[in-house]
Order: sequence, then C-alpha cells, then structure tokens
Amino acid sequence: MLDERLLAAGPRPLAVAFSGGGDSLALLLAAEAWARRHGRELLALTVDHRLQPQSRAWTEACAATAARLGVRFEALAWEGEKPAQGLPAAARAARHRLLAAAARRAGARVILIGHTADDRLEVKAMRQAGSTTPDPRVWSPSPSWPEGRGVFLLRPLIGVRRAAIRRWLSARGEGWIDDPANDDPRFARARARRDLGPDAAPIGAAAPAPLELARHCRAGPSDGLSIARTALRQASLETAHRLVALAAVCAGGGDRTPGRGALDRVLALLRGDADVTATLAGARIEADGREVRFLREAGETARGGLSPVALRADEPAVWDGRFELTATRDGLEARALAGLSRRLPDAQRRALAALPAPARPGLPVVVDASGAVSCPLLADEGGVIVRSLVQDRLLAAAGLVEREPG
Ligand SMILES: Nc1ncnc2c1ncn2[C@@H]1O[C@H](COP(=O)(O)OP(=O)(O)OP(=O)(O)O)[C@@H](O)[C@H]1O
Repeated sequence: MLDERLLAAGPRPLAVAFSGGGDSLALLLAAEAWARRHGRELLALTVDHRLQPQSRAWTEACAATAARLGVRFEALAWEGEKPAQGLPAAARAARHRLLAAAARRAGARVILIGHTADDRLEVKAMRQAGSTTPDPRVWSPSPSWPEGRGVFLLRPLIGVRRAAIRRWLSARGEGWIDDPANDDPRFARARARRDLGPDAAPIGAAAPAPLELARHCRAGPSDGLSIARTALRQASLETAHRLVALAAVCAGGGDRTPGRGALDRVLALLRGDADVTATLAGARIEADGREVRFLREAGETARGGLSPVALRADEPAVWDGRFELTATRDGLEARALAGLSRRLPDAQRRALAALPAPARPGLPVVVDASGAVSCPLLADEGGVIVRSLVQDRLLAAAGLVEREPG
C-alpha cells in the first residue's frame, strides 16, 4: 500500500501519526523499514491531548521509541479549554489540526495513520447507533481546513485486524501503550470495541469511487467554480449531490457540509429548467440555461465570514478558506473587497469591471498601514502573491488525487 500511494523518492518527509499505541507503533515500524529502503525521511508526530495525567509520560515514551528507530520526532499539544460536551469529536478535530499543521511545516504531504479493520467495524457500529464519527478511509484529504490543505491521510493498516497487529508486535518483542480511555465504557468508541467479536468480518472497499464529474468543474476567472448545467442534469442523483455539496463547500471556503434538506432543495432547482440563485454552505450558486456557478456569498460577512487576516512577511496565510496570500513585507491586512472597490487604483477598477459582478465583493484585497487598497488578483504590485485554493481542494475532496503529490 505504501508503494502504491507514496512517491518512491523525493525530498519531502513522510509524517506518521504516532500515539504510542500498538496500531501506530506497528505502523511506525513498517513505515520506517519502507522509508529506509527508499531513502525517504520520516517524521513521527505525537499529540498530547492534555486529557490524562499520564499523557506527558506517554509523549516521552513515544520520543524514546522514535529515537531508538532513528526517526525524527515532534511533540504537539492540545492546549487550552476542553469542551464539556463532545470531547472525543473535539479531540479528533484538534488532533487533525495539529498533525496537519506540523506536517505542512515540515513539508510533508502525507500523514500515515494507524487505523485498522477493527476501527472500521467499531465506527460502523457507532454510526448505526446514530454517531457521526467519520468512517476511516484508506486515503483521504486531511479533514482539517485550511491547516490540512494539500495534505493527505494514508491508513495502510485499514484492512488488518488489531489482534493480528498485536501478535506481530509481540513476536518482535515490542511493547506499547494502552490508553485506559479505550476501555472506558462512558465513550461510545470503547463500548463498540468491547462488543466487537474476534470473528466479525472486515468491511470491504475502504474508499468510495472518485467523483469524476469534478473534473468538469472549471475554476472561475478569479474565484469560484463552474460546470455545465447539462452535466449536473445528466449525472445520477447521488453524483450530482456529491458534486454540489463539495463545490459549495470549496467555493464557500468553510468546512461544514451543507444539511441534507438544503442540499436537496438546491439540487432540485439546479436539475430543473428555471434560472437559479441560491445560497449553500457559504456559497452563492447561480445557474442560467448553460452554466452553474459556485461563488463566495459575500453577504456572509454578517455571520463572521470573510474576516480580515493580518499578513506577515514570507508566511503564507489563508484568507476566508479560499486564498493563500504570501506577503513580501509586514504590515498588510487581507480583507474582502466589499465596500473598498472605490479605493482601488484606476487600472484595477477597470480590470475588476471585467469580472462577474456577484464574484467581486468576496475577492481579497490587501490594505496597507496608510490605507491604500490593492487586489492581488488584479495586479502584481503590492508585494503579495495570491493563490486560489478552491479548485485543488475540490479535486482532492473528490478523490481525484490518488497518490502523494510531488
Ligand atoms: N495522540 C495521538 N498522537 C498522534 N497520533 C494519534 C494520536 N491518537 C491517535 N493517533 C493516530 O490515529 C490513529 C487512530 O487512533 P485512535 O483509534 O485512538 O483514534 P480514533 O479515535 O479512532 O480516531 P478517529 O476519531 O479519527 O477515528 C492512531 O493509530 C494514530 O495513527
């Protein structure tokens, strides 16, 4: 599986999410052997959730294991207040955020994760009982946005039962950490684990088919996505659903998938004949007879979207979940164009007029300390490099990036 998904050579390190438990220890051992064969560097990442008194000692044990294997190691910590409700989901989100940010800092594009066939069976049981815990897939984009942009998760052990992994480790004389939370019946996960028999049949096919229709989505002239309306009408309902949901989330820049009801309503309109203007997941969706366009809904400012972001020299920053901006000097701030277009230089105002009117207010501008406004999409001046993240995000979410990016 590592051969299939990873580049055999290259300067980027491979990250391994290493909790010190048996699954991720087996993963680290296997990855280390593979990386050594291919001359790839590994980076073991351990998250201390600061939820258990022993967690510091666990992190130290992880550091010692990495040192024994000659693997670079970084400890990460989930600091700050912990929620009283929904702790497992909050811990998962924090863990993915920390892992993705650390992987990116190191230049890694893939994080290996130690989920097993047992995890899939447990999640299946939990989902049948109403949980929204995501089903771990063999390969998926990092769920953390924007920290995980361009980062993928690979779960090489997803087809292997936990008992087999433990036997393999014991035969090698390896020991591992057992987190008592795994057996704590207050957590749905622990109950699912307890109820899972050793003979439960593993679940097949860990990956949904890639959403090929997303290849037909074009990036707009400055932002957003568009697709031929006939393509949406001719696709199966399931495919059209997936496409509209993903395109709306990517064009909207957020990380919440739209609710089923709202999605059904918009999709019914899009598959009909009349022109459409609708809002979904922070995106404005417009359709005429020919085309469906997904743009950022600039009216979302009222709900805290499109907030200003301070830029620091040479540190890429993401604004509104859609654009990565890299400034060459300090003291600049990225904001929405809405309300500022009159302050653009004349040449930029003229260039702006060529863009679709509904797209304009949600575009980024950069404001300097003197109050001067410039849109980096319209001019190279202003000392800011800008890159839209929307289309790459869609392709990754659609399952169309199937290997480690170069
Ligand atoms: N504290 C941690 N530090 C680093 N990696 C971790 C940590 N906890 C879990 N992981 C990674 O996630 C994998 C799955 O761990 P575990 O089963 O404990 O999490 P989970 O609760 O099933 O995760 P999820 O909620 O994402 O399904 C581990 O094998 C490891 O690769």
